[in-house]
Amino acid sequence: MEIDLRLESSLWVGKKRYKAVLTGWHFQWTEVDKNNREKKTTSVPVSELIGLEKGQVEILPRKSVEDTDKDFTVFYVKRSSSGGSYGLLWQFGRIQFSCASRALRDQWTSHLRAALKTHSPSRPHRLLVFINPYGGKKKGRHIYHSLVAPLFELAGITSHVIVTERANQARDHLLKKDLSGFDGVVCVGGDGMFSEIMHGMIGRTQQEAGLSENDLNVTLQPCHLHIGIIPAGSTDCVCFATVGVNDPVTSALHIIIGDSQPLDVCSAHHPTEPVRYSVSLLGYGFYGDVLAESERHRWMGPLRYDFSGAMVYLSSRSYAGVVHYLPADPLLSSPRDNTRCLSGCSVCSKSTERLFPHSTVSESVHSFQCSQYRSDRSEAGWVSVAGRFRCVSFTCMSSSCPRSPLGLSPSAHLADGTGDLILVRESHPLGFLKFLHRHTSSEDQFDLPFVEVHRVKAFRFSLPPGEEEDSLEDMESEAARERENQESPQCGMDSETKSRTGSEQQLTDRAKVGYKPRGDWSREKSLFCGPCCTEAPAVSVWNCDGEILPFSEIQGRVHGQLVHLYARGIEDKAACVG
Ligand SMILES: CCCCCCCCCCCCC/C=C/[C@@H](O)[C@H](COP(=O)(O)O)NC(=O)CCCCCCCCCCCCCCC
Ligand SMILES: Nc1ncnc2c1ncn2[C@@H]1O[C@H](COP(=O)(O)OP(=O)(O)O)[C@@H](O)[C@H]1O
Ligand SMILES: [Ca+2]
Repeated sequence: MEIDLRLESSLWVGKKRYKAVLTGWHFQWTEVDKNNREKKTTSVPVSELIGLEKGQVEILPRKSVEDTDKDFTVFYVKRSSSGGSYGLLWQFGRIQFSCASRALRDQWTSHLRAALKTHSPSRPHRLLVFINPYGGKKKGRHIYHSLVAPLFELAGITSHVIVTERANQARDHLLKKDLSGFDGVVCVGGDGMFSEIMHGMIGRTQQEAGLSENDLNVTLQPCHLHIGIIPAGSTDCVCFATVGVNDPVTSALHIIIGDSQPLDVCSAHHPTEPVRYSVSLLGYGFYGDVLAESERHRWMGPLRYDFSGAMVYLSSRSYAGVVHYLPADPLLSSPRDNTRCLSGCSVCSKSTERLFPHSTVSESVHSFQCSQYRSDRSEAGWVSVAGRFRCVSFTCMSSSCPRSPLGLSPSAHLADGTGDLILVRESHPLGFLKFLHRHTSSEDQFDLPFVEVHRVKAFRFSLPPGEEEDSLEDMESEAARERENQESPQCGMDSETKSRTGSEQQLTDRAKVGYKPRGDWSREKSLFCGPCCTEAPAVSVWNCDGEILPFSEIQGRVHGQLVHLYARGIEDKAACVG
């Protein structure tokens, strides 16, 4: 039987009288003056109530000021325009009502609680929280304990907190440990930490479904646990692009109210390496080199990317390659259609219907995606582009971040089952600078003659014919054999280099750009180690959401809506701030 949640009465806030109305979906209060004239109304969707308590309650520090039996306090989401930022900041609002009687107070609290239960059913009750204490400016622990934990407590959420002691601890935990009882996972850190958690969650889900995630042809099972991101890293692009601001309180509030934002994920495959996943950036050339260089300057914190960016820009490199891609349906959307994926995006909603046409989600996803990908596997529809590129970038979403408020691809969608492939050909250095600089403004970075962008479902990057990549093991053993035969000269880049085998050259090139697995922050030889290092390497590495991939040739495939975040996409400022 449906309970009637509607309630209306006079309430007092201090000495002012208010008309309060609970309609079921909304709770609103309007000040009424002495002449019974109604003044400004505040209306809060029930789904955006954070919590309510009997009595007069303060949080931060949390204390019950006075436990009178006619009062109750309501905490709710309050929006404010975020100044320079792109989305809306959420803060918690607090209002303390007094009732005419204790019976009326109890009626209000029970009705509001019932409305919350009915209209906000997907709120988390128990969360698993991972904090990377070394991410960004190393403030993760402080941010969580001072800003986030008190809000979780107020909302009645219990959390199990793990402060990581090593890279990949969170991933391994998610792959192996018992996760029953948790409604979601919270990541306190940057994009690298998010990536670790995403790898753990996707891996765990496939394990449980008995699927081999390394197989490019397998349709992956969407993850059922949501991920919340409390930004405490260097770029924090996944948070910025899905929430609109990098603000711990805003993110905590999205988690508390159980918001849900599906996210496309790209799997990156290499025949001899485990699959890697990316949501924000799979970048070869410029972004790969920037990442490799930046790992040596971690001590600089987030600034390391700007410093390394300038260094790599000055090295002015380009790399030969062949890119194959499978275009997405151009009738649905285009990377140059000047639209933005905003909260409630219709392109993404239509994709949800396309990806999950029936209510039994897992079955329908499986059959749809299998048939889609079978046709992808044939060469029909694939397009190829060969040349020398300054960078080849792929992103499943806009990848907006404070450095680039509109992102790598401003019109990309968070959850449409496609990604944007951006090819920047070798060009004059000033042209490339113009391209980079346009990321910081609203000028179109694709409106340049050496840049092309394609909305795709899958892509492949290969080295030019005759220069294909051997497996890394082959290269390593070959290089070791060569080393046995001759002492390696200083920095490995003397005139003899040119006569070495292609694989040895590639291995040396990787060492030069500084390939090493993420998490090993020991300092290595720099990209610019001295005057002998004048020769440009023939290959770059991939930047996979901030992790270096140790190979050049990859195949990528977008998995529509594979993970879900506690977020709702970017809110339209004009529509939300009144
Ligand atoms: C002239 C100004 C140019 C500004 C160019 C801005 C481009 C910004 C693109 C940002 C894309 C972000 C995609 C997200 C990647 C993250 O997953 C990933 C990991 O993040 P985490 O450390 O938080 O874990 N982050 C990254 O790989 C960082 C990429 C950032 C690249 C910044 C490049 C700055 C370039 C500056 C060039 C300056 C040229 C000066 C010439 C004298
Ligand atoms: N305790 C730890 N020690 C060292 N590395 C860690 C630890 N916890 C997580 N990591 C790794 O640190 C990397 C960077 O973390 P992230 O939070 O993204 O910071 P940033 O944005 O500054 O790069 C991630 O790839 C993650 O795997
Ligand atoms: Ca997408």
